[in-house]
Amino acid sequence: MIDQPILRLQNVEMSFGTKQVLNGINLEVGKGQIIGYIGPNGAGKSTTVKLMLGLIEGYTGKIEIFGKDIADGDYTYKGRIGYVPETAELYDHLTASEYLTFTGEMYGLGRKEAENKAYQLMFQFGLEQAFHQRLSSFSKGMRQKVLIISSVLHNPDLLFYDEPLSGLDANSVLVVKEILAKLAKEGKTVFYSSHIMEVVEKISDRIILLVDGKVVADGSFEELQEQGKEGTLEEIFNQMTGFNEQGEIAERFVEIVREGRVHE
Ligand SMILES: Nc1ncnc2c1ncn2[C@@H]1O[C@H](COP(=O)(O)OP(=O)(O)OP(=O)(O)O)[C@@H](O)[C@H]1O
Repeated sequence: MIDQPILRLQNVEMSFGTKQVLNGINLEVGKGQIIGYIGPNGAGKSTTVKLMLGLIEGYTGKIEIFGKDIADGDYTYKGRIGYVPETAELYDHLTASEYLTFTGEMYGLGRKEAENKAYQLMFQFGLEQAFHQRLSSFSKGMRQKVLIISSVLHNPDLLFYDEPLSGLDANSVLVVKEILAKLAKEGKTVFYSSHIMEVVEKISDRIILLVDGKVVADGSFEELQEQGKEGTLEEIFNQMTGFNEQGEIAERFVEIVREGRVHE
């Protein structure tokens, strides 16, 4: 049991139509933790995050954020959350300055304050020249940096990131990893999903592995290794999801590319 958890999920289940996607998720996350939420494609990671953010509804069980049941109808908790979705619709016709000032204002910052803070954060990412350019002209990595900035403008206590390092070059990855570690040290909680196992292994205090809508492993990388799972996190992931067919799949795939069909 964690004393005063920031996040608590109790037996959370979710279905889309007849398809059950989450099968009883139980989780407690404490202040200042960096959680790597991993799992195969379709395991239910984004669904869990969207439920916690109140973006989708229809679950059973209980979700508490900052000690309050989110089903209570009090949405003030959202003001203390920052979010970077996997695929975000940026308003392409806006400049970075307009977009970030608008986002900051939505989170309760004054116009000047939001613009100022946004400019300084853009400057730290080396993007000050692009501050007044339209987002439509931004590269993938530049867009990702704008999204990261928009998630922290209001100094939130809890951050949800879906592939936060997507599209970033190696130097920017180092910077963002360092930023996440520093934010966590200051007591912010970071809950992020990623498929890049080397990064998850290095920056998470705790790794939660979801398979078919169920938590099948939960602990630090060292704890997962102590549970008899050897090797890198990528190897542990492969073992725990029972996957060792890459050779056969690749062979069949290339055979179809070459010959148009598989010779069994
Ligand atoms: N709005 C929706 N309507 C119907 N099915 C959905 C919806 N959203 C998600 N699903 C289904 O729920 C399952 C879990 O999806 P989810 O996006 O949570 O997986 P994920 O673990 O985030 O996957 P990935 O690693 O590929 O991003 C998938 O089978 C998906 O098809």
